[in-house]
Amino acid sequence: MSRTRGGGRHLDEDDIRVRARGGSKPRTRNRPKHEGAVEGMVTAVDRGRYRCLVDGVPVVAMKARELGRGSIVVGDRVDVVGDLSGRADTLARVVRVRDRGSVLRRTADDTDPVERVIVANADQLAIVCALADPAPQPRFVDRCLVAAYDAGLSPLLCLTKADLAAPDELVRVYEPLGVPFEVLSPEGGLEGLRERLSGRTTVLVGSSGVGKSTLVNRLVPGTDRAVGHVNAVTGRGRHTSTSAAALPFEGGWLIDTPGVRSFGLAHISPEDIVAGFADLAEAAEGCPPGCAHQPDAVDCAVGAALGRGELDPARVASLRRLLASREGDTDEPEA
Ligand SMILES: Nc1nc2c(ncn2[C@@H]2O[C@H](COP(=O)(O)OP(=O)(O)OP(=O)(O)O)[C@@H](O)[C@H]2O)c(=O)[nH]1
Ligand SMILES: [Zn+2]
Repeated sequence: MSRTRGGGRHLDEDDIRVRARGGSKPRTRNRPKHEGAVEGMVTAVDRGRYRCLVDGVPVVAMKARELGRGSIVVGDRVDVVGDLSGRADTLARVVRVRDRGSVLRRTADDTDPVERVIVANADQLAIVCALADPAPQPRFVDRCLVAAYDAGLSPLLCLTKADLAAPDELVRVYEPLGVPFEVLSPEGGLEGLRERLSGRTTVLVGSSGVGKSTLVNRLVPGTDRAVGHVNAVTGRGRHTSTSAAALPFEGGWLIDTPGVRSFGLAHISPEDIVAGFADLAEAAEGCPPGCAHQPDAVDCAVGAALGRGELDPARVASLRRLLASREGDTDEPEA
């Protein structure tokens, strides 16, 4: 199997390529030496240019040829050489990508048929969900939760627009999963949320219109995500960025993912999801191979144990919901 639970990371071709070239062994005798390389963090990627924060200085870099086709994504820790002054019209070089602690992938879609890593090294996934306007999309939240558990990120529910609707219903749905949540409104404070975000690397996701930009702008005033700081890399004027961008936030990072509406779940097996339910995993061992654990599954030991009153119905319902959320490939509802 190509993944490890607990370790919270996957290996795919991409990773292996990056790792193989990022190791300490020189690939060829001609490999340049990089004693002077300084570690930085990739904060934005745009058309082959990598914006990195190196010792507090924003530096624009290109990828050294020796790194080949391996990807560099927001959140990557990289070694950078060259002009690190951060002055306009300077271009540094990324010569090494450090091993990733976690990877979050985006699902392949019409515009890009390849499932790709979008963010590296995050440790929290903040799922922004409006309580109204647009109506909550539990299916989207469920898919985000599966992606978070799989990538080894802790989930956080940010329930926005509490001025328009009460959170009780959604809170009840996610309570059995023990997902922490913050209820947010324009008038309400952000202290609780700040506390959960500080010192961590948090990826923010949400479907269109849920108030994600509003939230980021409140947390980091002066950030105009509609303009997008990726533009600072190219200087090519306004365009709507669809890639992730990291903002320093209280000893950690906030990583916004405009345009990212779905995650790659195809590689996640039912066993992977069941493994996250310690209280149900034992019962599931009695199931036939490949059991979907849904109410109509034949000889499902989870269903049988539930029928005998041995399992918490809310937990079984949550497991079934998450398992079902893997089906289909679009996350964002049309409405
Ligand atoms: N009533 C209410 N409206 C809000 C709240 N937060 C944001 N809005 C409004 O909801 C709309 C969408 O907010 P955005 O912050 O642009 O939403 P977004 O999630 O960034 O949407 P995209 O840019 O499409 O990704 C705007 O008109 C906001 O003013 C809130 O807490 N309450
Ligand atoms: Zn079963």
